[in-house]
Amino acid sequence: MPFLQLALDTQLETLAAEQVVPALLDQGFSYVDHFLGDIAGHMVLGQVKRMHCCGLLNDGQLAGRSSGVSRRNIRGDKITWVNGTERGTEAVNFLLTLIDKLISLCVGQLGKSIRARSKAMVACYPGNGAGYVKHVDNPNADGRCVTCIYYLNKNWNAKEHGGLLRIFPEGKSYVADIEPLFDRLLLFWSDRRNPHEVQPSYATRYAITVWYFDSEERAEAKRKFRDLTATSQEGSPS
Ligand SMILES: Cc1cc(NC(=O)CCC(=O)O)nc(C)c1Br
Ligand SMILES: [Fe+3]
Repeated sequence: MPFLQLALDTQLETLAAEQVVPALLDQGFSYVDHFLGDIAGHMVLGQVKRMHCCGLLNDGQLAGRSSGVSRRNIRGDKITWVNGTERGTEAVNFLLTLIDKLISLCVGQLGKSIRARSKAMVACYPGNGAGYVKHVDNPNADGRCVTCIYYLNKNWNAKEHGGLLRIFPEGKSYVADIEPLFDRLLLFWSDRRNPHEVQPSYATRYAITVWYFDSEERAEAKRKFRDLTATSQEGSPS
């Protein structure tokens, strides 16, 4: 195996074993700074900025009716979904392969079987005071096990720009305020252990999110969904 590849794998192994796994097991979340390094980090930022100014980022969907309430107060991000094979997303693909490797190095020690993930969601908060209200990513066992967010914001200053991700770890007496700093990777359990919110952002705030599925929970969720749609079809007049 080429030397650089070996060095990279060893570094990720150490990161998984010494930092990410212990923090996930102990606090339920973990963040890694300088995940890609400056050069690769800037390449990802450049590709995300290009998506933004080419108008590829659209208003985040709102679950249920957003009758009357200004969407900015609930969810003000603009998003697009990429799988990393699209033209102009090569650097995003590199990021995803590294996160995939990191997760695969963690699963053994986490006692989880994670074999799949979502596409990558590229999000931008435009800096108009928009945020994201407090919520749980996976409140009803839809299969999502770990949320991974890669932040891309140079010289972010929360006092001036807001935009903190505030996690309210279940059953803990403290909250965790995470600054969305450039080249920072945040991982946390997607379920009710980690309600979180994005505080109002007053500067453009970019992030890339992927969700990793727990195989058993995902299979169970799909089975339930199949039954649900089957019964609903039975109900409707043939
Ligand atoms: C689409 C979607 C996005 C998010 N994003 C955040 O929580 C913001 C995290 C951050 O940018 O720091 N969460 C859910 C449950 C859904 Br669904
Ligand atoms: Fe979320």
